[in-house]
Amino acid sequence: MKIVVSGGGTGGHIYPALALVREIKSKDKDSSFLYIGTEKGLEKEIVTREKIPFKSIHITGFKRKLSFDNVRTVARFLKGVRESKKMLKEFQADAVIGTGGYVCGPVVYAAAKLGIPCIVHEQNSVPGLTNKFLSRYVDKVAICFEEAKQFFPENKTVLTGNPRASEVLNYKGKEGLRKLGLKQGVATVLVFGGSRGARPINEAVLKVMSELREKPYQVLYVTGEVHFEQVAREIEMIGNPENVVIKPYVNNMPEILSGVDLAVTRAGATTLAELTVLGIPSILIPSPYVTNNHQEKNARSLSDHGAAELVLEKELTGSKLIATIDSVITDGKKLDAMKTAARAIGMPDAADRVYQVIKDLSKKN
Ligand SMILES: CC(=O)N[C@H]1[C@@H](OP(=O)(O)OP(=O)(O)OC[C@H]2O[C@@H](n3ccc(=O)[nH]c3=O)[C@H](O)[C@@H]2O)O[C@H](CO)[C@@H](O)[C@@H]1O
Repeated sequence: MKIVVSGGGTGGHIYPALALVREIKSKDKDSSFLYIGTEKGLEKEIVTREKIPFKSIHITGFKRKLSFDNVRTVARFLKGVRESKKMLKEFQADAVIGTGGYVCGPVVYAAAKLGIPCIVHEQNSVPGLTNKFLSRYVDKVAICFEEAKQFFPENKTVLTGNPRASEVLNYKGKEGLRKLGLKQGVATVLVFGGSRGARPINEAVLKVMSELREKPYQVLYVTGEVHFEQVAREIEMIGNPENVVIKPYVNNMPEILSGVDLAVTRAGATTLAELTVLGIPSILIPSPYVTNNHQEKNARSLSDHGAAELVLEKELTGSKLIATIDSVITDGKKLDAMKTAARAIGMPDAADRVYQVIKDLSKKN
């Protein structure tokens, strides 16, 4: 099968696409791939590192308010559709998969217009504009939360889960943590603000950095690439506690997650798929700056079942953060109950489920 994958902007749309590529490769040795993204998103670097052929189009998102920029965006969309059609024809794509972000708009739309079987994968409980628009044209919509069903045509929607969940299950043990300089046999808290980092989380962590020194656990603190320099400057003044390892970004997150006891993070849907399938308890601080506040809805689907503690950004302070971490990590019973609750939500066979949807579609054509 010749498959075109498109999705981008942030890690939450890219990693599910890559996990799916790996799943298809493992089941269909003759499969080949083309990834269509943008030059600006995180996808160019991440996808090229994986040695998957990458081509780009230029596209921006629609503004929700009336704006002249939207006229430009329509023009870019139409140009993107023309470019995508050319790429899809040249590559002779058998199927096209969009995993979210502006870029998959023109690519998946072009596929539908050319009559190439196509699907979109929606990671969130509340979909973004692009996937809602595309759902009218695609053959199938793969979703990860039951709650997302109501936003899409009923006859096209299939609950599959997030392929990245299946992928992280391939990793075991604490070797990833050891490679980053963390100790064996000590409880580990991973703190990160999604794929791009989050300033409010960084500010809260910096406020309690000195207090962390006294704690019986160690912390892997991932700042986000763009925030790293600023954090490093502040750490120079505060001092870096021995039990805190600070990194701008980690490229081997699955290897890291397998050794983590508690995660403190935003509530991006791909992160949540990883945490639940691995049974990792979490403290979730949803980003309030996303479409329809979807991260809070994502987060509540875990906290309502006892798999996570929810801290709203407006309530976030250094002392609230450290008190919440302590209340979970030092209470073995609570930790175990959260693990079990998280695992019950996880969808380990998601990658295979999405693969089956694609296979069935390409058989019909
Ligand atoms: C601001 C914004 O619009 N965020 C959206 C974006 O978030 P974002 O890109 O942050 O998405 P997620 O939190 O869902 O996923 C982040 C991914 O990056 C990985 N990772 C993260 C940090 C790191 O150092 N290394 C690393 O590999 C994580 O393991 C995970 O696989 O896409 C998600 C999935 O559609 C949405 O739910 C989020 O609302």
